Amino acid sequence: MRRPLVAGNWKMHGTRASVAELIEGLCRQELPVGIDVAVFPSSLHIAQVVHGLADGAVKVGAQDCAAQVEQGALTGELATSQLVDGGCELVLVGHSERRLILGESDEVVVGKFVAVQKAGLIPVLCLGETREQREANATLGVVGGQLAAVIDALGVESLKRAVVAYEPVWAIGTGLTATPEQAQEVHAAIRAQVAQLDAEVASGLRILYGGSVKAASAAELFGMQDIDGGLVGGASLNADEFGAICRAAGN
Ligand SMILES: O=C(CO)COP(=O)(O)O
Repeated sequence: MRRPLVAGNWKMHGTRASVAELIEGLCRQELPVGIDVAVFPSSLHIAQVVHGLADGAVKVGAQDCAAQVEQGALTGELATSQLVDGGCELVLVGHSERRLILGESDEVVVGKFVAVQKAGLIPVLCLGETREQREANATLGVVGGQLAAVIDALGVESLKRAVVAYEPVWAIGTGLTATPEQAQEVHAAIRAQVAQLDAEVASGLRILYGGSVKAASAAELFGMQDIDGGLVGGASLNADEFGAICRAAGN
């Protein structure tokens, strides 16, 4: 049985004041037992969130990192050992906003994935196709290729201590959620790709869905066989809405 994970990606949002409010709101939520909950604040707010959520019910992660464990001369970046020191437990790797807007290649994503695991953190590997790719029926090829980049470089065992997030680019921030069936099809294909190499790794792998998840759509998505939780953007900036999404994963 896979333990669901609901994660909130706060992206480039927040001020000290709004983050303080969000922390307070999260502390008020009744979170279900039996699921993991995590939030990914901007780097600037990680310390504030780690401090504010010190009871440990909600894990804290980073949205990005350098492809390097050790500290060093790399202006503007964060070494994964610094993220450990700062109280992070997970790191997003290969989010589509970084792949598409900032030009991160599969090679860079693999380098970051390695640095995250070497530091003892858990990578959340994000995969997803654009609208054009979906319309060209290329979804499974694109997502499978992004996953294969990691498996080919690091072996399927590297997915033992990792989470995968399927986030169709056309569903991110658009209000256009994939239907549960559309998402399930891709999640099942991801799991099948892993299962071809190692059935045990595949059955234990948590695959999250991301893309306009709201409290109203969460239960149906999380009810699908291969959807093990969500990676939530906009709706995670509202503590009550995010709490409701977490509760949908606990049912
Ligand atoms: O990109 C996402 C999470 O990483 C999804 O964002 P939205 O939930 O705002 O669509």
